Amino acid sequence: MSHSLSLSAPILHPRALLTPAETREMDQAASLNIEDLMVNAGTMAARIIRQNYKPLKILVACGPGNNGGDGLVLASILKNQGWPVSVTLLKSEPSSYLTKKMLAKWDDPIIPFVPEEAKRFDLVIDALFGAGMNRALPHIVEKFLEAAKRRIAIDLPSGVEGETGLFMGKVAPCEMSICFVRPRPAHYLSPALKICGKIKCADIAMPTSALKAVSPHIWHNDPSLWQLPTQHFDDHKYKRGVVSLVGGKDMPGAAHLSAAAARRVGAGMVRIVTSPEEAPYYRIGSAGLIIDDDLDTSLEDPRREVWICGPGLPHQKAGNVLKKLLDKRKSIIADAGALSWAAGDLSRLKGVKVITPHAGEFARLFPLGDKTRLKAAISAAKELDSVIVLKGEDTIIAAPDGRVAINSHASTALATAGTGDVLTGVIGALLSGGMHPWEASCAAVWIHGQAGQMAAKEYGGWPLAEDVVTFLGKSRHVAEQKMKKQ
Ligand SMILES: NC(=O)C1=CN([C@@H]2O[C@H](COP(=O)(O)OP(=O)(O)OC[C@H]3O[C@@H](n4cnc5c(N)ncnc54)[C@H](OP(=O)(O)O)[C@@H]3O)[C@@H](O)[C@H]2O)[C@@H](O)CC1
Ligand SMILES: Nc1ncnc2c1ncn2[C@@H]1O[C@H](COP(=O)(O)OP(=O)(O)O)[C@@H](O)[C@H]1O
Ligand SMILES: [K+]
Repeated sequence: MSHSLSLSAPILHPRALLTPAETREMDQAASLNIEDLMVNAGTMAARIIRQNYKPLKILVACGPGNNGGDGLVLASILKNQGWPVSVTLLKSEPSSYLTKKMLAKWDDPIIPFVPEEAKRFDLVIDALFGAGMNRALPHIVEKFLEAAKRRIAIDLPSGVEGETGLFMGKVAPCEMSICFVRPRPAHYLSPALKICGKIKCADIAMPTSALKAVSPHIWHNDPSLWQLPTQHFDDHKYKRGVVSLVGGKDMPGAAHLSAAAARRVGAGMVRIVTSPEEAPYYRIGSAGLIIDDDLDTSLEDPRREVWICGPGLPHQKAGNVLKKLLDKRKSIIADAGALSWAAGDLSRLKGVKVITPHAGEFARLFPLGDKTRLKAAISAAKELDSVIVLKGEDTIIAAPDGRVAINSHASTALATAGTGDVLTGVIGALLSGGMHPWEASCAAVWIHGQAGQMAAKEYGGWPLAEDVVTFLGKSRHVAEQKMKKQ
């Protein structure tokens, strides 16, 4: 069964992500149980380590707050299981009373907190800072963690800011991050995404009343967030959805890639509108693609509701087309040329359903200022009243109502020209199938990422944008299978 995001308690969705502020709120609501929760966190972390490692010489590095307390609990458990475990403390006197209490139960000698000691162990558990990290990482912590041969993080690698994924100092990569209740946005956002290693999230029996005290608005993108339209026996091409694109003179490839992607992922009909001069060239292409040569006539057809504007269009032409599409109140996905046309004058995009900027296009539309990418995407979606698909290795999909999905289901193989046009086509097809713009965008980004992974596997890691297109049908099928399992 799929979990609807309209639940009165979005935290109950398994893909919800918790910011440090939300974690604090939740912990306050669970304050009567907080000691049990720390014991559960340490116990679950010890269990995950035992499941994934054979006994090895471990040094648990504990900080002054509750992150350190989790570390002390797990150190005691592993020691009682016969593992060779030692503890080191950043501060001999922890500031958290619970951590003090856990420290009182540790009766082995404490190892000095120096890089030379970190080097002596097979593995260092970083229980120094987690959600309470609020300023730059002390230099001694940077040196200490850097000296370790291998690292596992409790909650987050120390120095990672939990909401934004930014580094507050020099952060050492971990091979695993063990977090509790729900992961944090940082686990899936660049640059932290690269250094968190495998993410293992443990249930620590947080009381339901405390869970319901928070209302997260950020999710990790996966098929539990959306529902794809299914095939019906009485389907016909118009019912499945029609996608229209406007193709220009100089870069017909971009429109062709978007069109092919929309067809491959299941649109009922895809049509490229161009001029009478260019139409013959466009017609030398796929047999199932329809080429029109007059925009005004095409706009009159009420069955042609979804339009892609921008791929392969120079910005002035994209602007002229966009004005007409807006005038006719079409459902518009604006990309490439249309975004360049609106740079510096956002009002030109008012009324579009979805925009799909890469980092450069986004910065020209919404100067970042002191905002992070996550916060900038959220406020941009509100300001424009459109879904923003901020593309990259950690694509952020923000809705005007404040919902955000972070996608990490992708492949570096997508870093090649034309894959953005492919994504736009996929969004168009899903929108024309009747999906809500935010859900269509989330699903499209996931399916595109899946196709990137499949194409990379098929082509030794180096597929073309065209190769990604060929895997879209199979990728949609993978998403459908995953949806069924929920
Ligand atoms: N619901 C859950 O998920 C549960 C989570 N749990 C665990 O709790 C952890 C959060 O614990 P936490 O709030 O005590 O914060 P934590 O990260 O230990 O650090 C706070 C201390 O560090 C200090 N400090 C901060 N930054 C610093 C810096 N750069 N350099 C130097 N000092 C710095 C700060 O100092 P202050 O600002 O007070 O001066 C304060 O003393 C969470 O990550 C998880 O592991 C479980 O136990 C139970 C349920
Ligand atoms: N390193 C990467 N990891 C994952 N996805 C990536 C990476 N680099 C690019 N992509 C994806 O590839 C696509 C590139 O889009 P874009 O830059 O607009 O390309 P183009 O305009 O050439 O079609 C986006 O969907 C982006 O998220
Ligand atoms: K940590």
